[in-house]
Amino acid sequence: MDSDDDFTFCQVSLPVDQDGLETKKLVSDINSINIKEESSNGSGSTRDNGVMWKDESPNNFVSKKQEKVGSLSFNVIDTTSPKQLSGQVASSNAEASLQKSPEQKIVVRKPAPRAKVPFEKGHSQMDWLKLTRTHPDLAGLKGQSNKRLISLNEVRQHQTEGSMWTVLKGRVYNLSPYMKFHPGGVDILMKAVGKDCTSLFNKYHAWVNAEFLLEKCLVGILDDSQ
Ligand code: HEM
Repeated sequence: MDSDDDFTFCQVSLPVDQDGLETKKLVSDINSINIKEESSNGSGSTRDNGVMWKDESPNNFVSKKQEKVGSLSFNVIDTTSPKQLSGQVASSNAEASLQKSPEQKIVVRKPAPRAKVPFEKGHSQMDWLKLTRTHPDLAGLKGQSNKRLISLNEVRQHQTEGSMWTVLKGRVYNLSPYMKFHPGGVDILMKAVGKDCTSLFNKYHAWVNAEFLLEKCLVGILDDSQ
């Protein structure tokens, strides 16, 4: 087979100038490459091609190169810290950025320890939902309206078995039937009995939807006129 017909090995020739000197032209192209290097470590902010680089912290190691090949120019951004370059261990870029300035420090709060109590058999949250759907009078209203205005004084008088009232977000509930279903336990829920427990409730679990959970335990609305 004639090698001219074989496309696999076809030769791409470089443009030949008038003197036939390809190599001379290549060398002059390389010479026209222009690399401008600029390290902005601690040098304040610089404006370049409409881009603002703010390097206010002395620990900011961002280095920027502007490279130009022929008529094309582009920016090369190197965010590697000198620590990493010199082989020392820097756990991550995120950690390095945490050292930047005091305002940028991330505060990590320890979550409050959970104090859930294992529920007795038949007292899971699912069991409570079933009970709220089937029990005819969880609040113990005996036919009375649950829209009645109730004073805090009256709430204080309901602290006995079967009738343990509390105030939560302006509503009065009978907590008695819910006691054994409370995931935080009976003992802690006893602190709510006979008073307004809104702040205690929010302290432990503001996210809990009590309006829904205690819907069937509603006795009335708090009369806060006094
Ligand atoms: C009055 C109505 C209340 C209802 C309907 C209620 C409901 C709940 C629910 C659904 C949970 C589980 C939360 C979860 O898994 O994220 C829970 C947990 C808990 N509740 Fe209550 N609660 C009430 C009042 C209170 C009060 C007044 C206190 C404190 C005095 C309290 C203390 C706790 C504690 C310590 C836990 C365990 C916290 C945890 O899991 O981290 N609760 N409660």
